[in-house]
Amino acid sequence: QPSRPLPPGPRGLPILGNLLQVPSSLLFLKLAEWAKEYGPIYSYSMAGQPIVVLNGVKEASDILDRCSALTSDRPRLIKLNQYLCRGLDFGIMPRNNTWRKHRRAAHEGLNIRVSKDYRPIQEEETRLLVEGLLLHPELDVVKHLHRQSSSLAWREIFGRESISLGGPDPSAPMEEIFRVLFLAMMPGGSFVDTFPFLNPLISRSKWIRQFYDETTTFFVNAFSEPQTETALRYFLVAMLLHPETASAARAQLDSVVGGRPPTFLDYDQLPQIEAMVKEVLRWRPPAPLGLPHCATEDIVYGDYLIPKGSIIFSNLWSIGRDPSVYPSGDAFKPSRFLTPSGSPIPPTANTHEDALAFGYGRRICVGKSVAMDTMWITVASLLWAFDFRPVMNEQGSEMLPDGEAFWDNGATVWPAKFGVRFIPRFEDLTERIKASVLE
Ligand code: HEM
Repeated sequence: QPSRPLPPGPRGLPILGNLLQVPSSLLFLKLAEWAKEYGPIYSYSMAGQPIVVLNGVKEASDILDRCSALTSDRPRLIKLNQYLCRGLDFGIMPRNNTWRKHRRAAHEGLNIRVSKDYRPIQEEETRLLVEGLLLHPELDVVKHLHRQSSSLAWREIFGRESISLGGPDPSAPMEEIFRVLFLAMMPGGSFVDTFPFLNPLISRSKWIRQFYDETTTFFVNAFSEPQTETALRYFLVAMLLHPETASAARAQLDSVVGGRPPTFLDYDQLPQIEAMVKEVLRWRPPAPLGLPHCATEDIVYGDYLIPKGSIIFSNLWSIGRDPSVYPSGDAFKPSRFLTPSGSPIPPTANTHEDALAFGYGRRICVGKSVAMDTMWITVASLLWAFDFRPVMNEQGSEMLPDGEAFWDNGATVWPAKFGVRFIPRFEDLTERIKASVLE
């Protein structure tokens, strides 16, 4: 029914569309602002490329889950697929047979059943994190979290040795590459994707190709380590800004595990931790716009048409604030995921309302179970081991982080730099951790 229009959205200019209205950084803030104005589904255009933005739980599930056969492709992403990853990174490759093979292989190694095999590694790396924070409070907290996340990815994905704090970090060269990859995933983040007709010219430029050759390497890890580390940074920001929400979780930890560190065997008895993890990921999804999908056919949705070739964004930031599912969405409230008696509320049938930060459809995060487990053991262990206090300024007053300040990293968005003091909750914390290892 070609007469139907695209979902309405901000007015743009002829030819350029909304290109000049879209900021070059923190795109999610602009798209969230437009969501307030245009509702659960709207569209805009980047130099003729239609982009449909889904901002409601229902609209995103209808289009990306229930129509997943038509919406699980990725946009062309010329810079990433052709130059940087040479068609080898299955997270961004089109939905073709190579993607299916890679996805199947990754699923075999990361699915919900197999993910439990990584739990001993996750417990060990989290103990190392707690020890590191205790012994080296002078180091930036990001360094500690980074060591843990890189070490986990290094061991789980590549089967290598643990990375030590301050020792050689074999994952270090990936950092700059992640940034280049994540920036090029977003519309407007790559010149050749905004103006694809220039591709033949660019592909002939020796100078540009040389730069790309230097940055081509490392694939699956790009999706794993930075996302989990970012989520843990937001957890700490939430604890500094909303310390009252830690009390219920600590009370439950104290009654269930007492003086020993929590382990995965305590999972079912600690629903407060599960709720805390879900709320962190809802409140501050590490990739606030998910990753772009692409429509492989024309799709009629209600009164609108999503034309074949449209880029589709699940605006996870706004979806997690959909008032029909998450009232007072800006508030940090882990209890929203618990019944009045304190048990986890199961998501409505055929939805994954309690874990939307992992995206949708056939491209849903393949590492979701591993990531949820890493988050769970880290959040439980840090809440058990430490009280969190803001750092002090030169005048001796505490400096709270700005919860609305962000650092753009393309598809992943970090909280702006912040400091935290970890105050041990037990005088003999190191001994307790060592004793738990011996047990
Ligand atoms: C808190 C941690 C994590 C978050 C929030 C997260 C989030 C996401 C999101 C939003 C997507 C895009 C889904 C879509 O297109 O709709 C994605 C894709 C992906 N994630 Fe994760 N992720 C996390 C951890 C991990 C881990 C630990 C791994 C691997 C061990 C992983 C591997 C991948 C891969 C390979 C894809 C691409 C899948 C495809 O295109 O078929 N992620 N993730």
